[in-house]
Amino acid sequence: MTKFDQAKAYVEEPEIFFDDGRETELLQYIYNRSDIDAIRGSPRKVLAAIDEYGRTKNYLMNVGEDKGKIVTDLIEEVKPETMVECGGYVGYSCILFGDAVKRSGGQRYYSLERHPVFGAVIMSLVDLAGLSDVVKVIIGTSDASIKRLHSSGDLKHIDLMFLDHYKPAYTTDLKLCEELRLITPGSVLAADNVIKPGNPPYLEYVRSSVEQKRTAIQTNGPRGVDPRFKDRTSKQYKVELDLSSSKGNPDLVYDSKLVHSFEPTGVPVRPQKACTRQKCLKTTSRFNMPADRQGWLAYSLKNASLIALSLITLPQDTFFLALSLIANVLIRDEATKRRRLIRGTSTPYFEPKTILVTGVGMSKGLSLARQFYAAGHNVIGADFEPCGALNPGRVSKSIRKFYSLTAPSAEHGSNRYIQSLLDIITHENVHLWVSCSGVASAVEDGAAKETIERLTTCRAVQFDISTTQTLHEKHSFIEHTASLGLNVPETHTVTSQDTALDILQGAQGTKQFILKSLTLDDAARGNMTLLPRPSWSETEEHLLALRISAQTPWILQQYIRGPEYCTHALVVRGSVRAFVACPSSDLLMHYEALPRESPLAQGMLEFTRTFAERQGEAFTGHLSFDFLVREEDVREMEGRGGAAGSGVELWPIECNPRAHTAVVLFRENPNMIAEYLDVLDGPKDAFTRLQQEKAIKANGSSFTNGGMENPIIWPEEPQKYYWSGHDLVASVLLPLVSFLTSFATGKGVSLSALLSDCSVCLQHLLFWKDGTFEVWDPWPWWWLYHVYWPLRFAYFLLTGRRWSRLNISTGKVFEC
Ligand SMILES: C[S@@+](CC[C@H](N)C(=O)[O-])C[C@H]1O[C@@H](n2cnc3c(N)ncnc32)[C@H](O)[C@@H]1O
Repeated sequence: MTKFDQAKAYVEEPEIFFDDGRETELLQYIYNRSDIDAIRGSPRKVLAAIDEYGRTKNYLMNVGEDKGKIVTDLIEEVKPETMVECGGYVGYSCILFGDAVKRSGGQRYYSLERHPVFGAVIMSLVDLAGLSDVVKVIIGTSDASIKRLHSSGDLKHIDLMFLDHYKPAYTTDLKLCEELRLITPGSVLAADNVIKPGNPPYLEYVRSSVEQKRTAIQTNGPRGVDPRFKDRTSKQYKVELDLSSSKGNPDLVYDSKLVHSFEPTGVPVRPQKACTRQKCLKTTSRFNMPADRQGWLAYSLKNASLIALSLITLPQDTFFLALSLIANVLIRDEATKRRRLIRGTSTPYFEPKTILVTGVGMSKGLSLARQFYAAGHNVIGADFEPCGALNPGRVSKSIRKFYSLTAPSAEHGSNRYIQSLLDIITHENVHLWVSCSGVASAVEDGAAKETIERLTTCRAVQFDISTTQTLHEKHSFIEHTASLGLNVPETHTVTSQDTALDILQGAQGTKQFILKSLTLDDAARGNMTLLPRPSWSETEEHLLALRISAQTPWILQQYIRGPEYCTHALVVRGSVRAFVACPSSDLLMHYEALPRESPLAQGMLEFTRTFAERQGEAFTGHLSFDFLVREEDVREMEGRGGAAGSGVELWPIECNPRAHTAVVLFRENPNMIAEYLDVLDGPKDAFTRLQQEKAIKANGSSFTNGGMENPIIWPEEPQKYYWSGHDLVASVLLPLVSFLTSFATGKGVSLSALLSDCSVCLQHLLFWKDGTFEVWDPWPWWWLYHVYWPLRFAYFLLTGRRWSRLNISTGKVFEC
């Protein structure tokens, strides 16, 4: 390294060294210079003027001439078409590098700057330097700006990226760019100030192997601000920024070089302030390693075989579709008869309402839409269509008009989503919004309810935002339930390994616990490791791998050994109007209602009623719980022949403040719709009122709700439900593949296991009901398997994105 020319040194870095007015003073300084006209249009002269201010007036945290040379050399070498810098400050690096990019034939230099005043200073100086044609200054946090530029299509690839902003964001922004495929093999990174204690997490990341990065993702490795920044850089900018939590692309490999240089103050080389440059060499999943190639091939095969399965089953499914359509012409089904009867009979009690059902692509939303249709109402359907996969709700006979919704996202927030709901409601004169959406809009639906009820006369079957938020989060739900005086398993939110160890040591020998991630990481969800482990060192090792921190908190919950049950309830003004309980099944793809008189079902209803009543009058929405029951309690109950005894101890572990797929069990119950309409305070449907009166007489288990005799609606003679596509894959295709490969590998299912799986599938086919199929409305079922899912698999096949599980009934894909 050559010697530093002291004549070029900036004044010394003071205690407070930015955001104290010096940035706008710099502008005054430059524009008040007598030689301002000679400076115009010359990047070199603008830089000289900035340097002169730094040498004679105030220190500026610019990259400076020496470190700047490293990057301009790199620009000459790489010749980037598009370069991005994170952290522009007053525009020094932006003018220096923007000019170099322009000279080397590049098209665009993006300078991302969080501070609006600094951003304005950069724009002014870039304009003065005559670089506005190449340089674009984007004001906002770097991650939000990157996402915006990417989604608008302005930024498609980054050839060279200069990181010189909020230190914790170096890694998170890099991961974001990897995930958005802006950084690919060939991209080059230059990062300022990275050696210990500069930016160890960044260095660790770019130097990690593919395996290390994959393991970190699997074990839900650190996201957000690395704890090592806690007391330093995160406070430097006087704000703690929310950072992107992208997983990155673990398959990318970097070649990393350290380059030492000088600060603009001339301070001799401080190793901790060195720059690094990284070249993204390759992506292992596509081009290099055979093992990864196999992985990629396996994923492609998985998607391709599911598309093939859809094609193979197309003729027979189309045959069933055609049969159903012919049957509809020849025989009038119950639902259509009921609708005609209701709409054709002039009665003072019946007035068709316009009902908006969101989530109609899911079996639960579709099932409710069909019930409202059969009860004579006009149904508007709406749902998301991820990656353009056309929604099965579009083709349901029950839906008068379908709307595609904009999903809430970190990028756009929830405003567009809420606005689209409002637009539908006002345009269609909707009376009642039945929110049936999934977890992707759980909390946003609470916000939408408040806005809709404030601005329109439409009422919503949806809890408000704070209730939704409290019930949606596992830890706040448990705290809230305990505060209502109801039974809960011991639960702690833990933000460090030590806290978790203390709790485990305190409970030693009396209880076991499991850890649940508080972030929605699908990879970590299924981990049911019981804690403490047989030895403390194993326990410590397990906790260490999870990297528990304030940014990645976990909940430590008492483990209850025994079967799990789920419930679905409709609650109107704090009173339970419809209720069903069923055993939980794997991936919740099989539903069978518990008999209403069973002590378990009655216990869960009692719990739900007490919970709902204690929320008060404003509590209207769908409410579902997951309960655990101890094995010994179930055995004791069975010993009593299922008869009600002293009550069953129920352990609620989760609450979903939204409709549950178990709502399909009400498919044969027209009574339930009247309970929904009660939300409107209007006259009830005469037909269903009559049904209800009959039910009051017939039903021994009516409850008093709010002083009124009101029966709770249970599924009438409920069928058992399954999803044919799921069974075909899970009970036939996968066991068959496993059986066939067992000849080659020696591992896999036996012939008897294969036959037993197939016979279960056959039983379902013959005696159970498909969750989507309805003879009078067969299109959504056909569409689900032959349009919606093939489109989704094609998307995964073409983009190379990976998924680990999917839920046929909700259309949800768990990406990994
Ligand atoms: C060291 S200065 C950049 C100096 C500049 N690269 C130069 O050499 O002329 C860091 C800048 O990053 C900005 N910054 C901090 N966090 C940011 C973020 N998350 N997104 C964008 N800019 C950020 C700060 O406001 C500050 O202006």
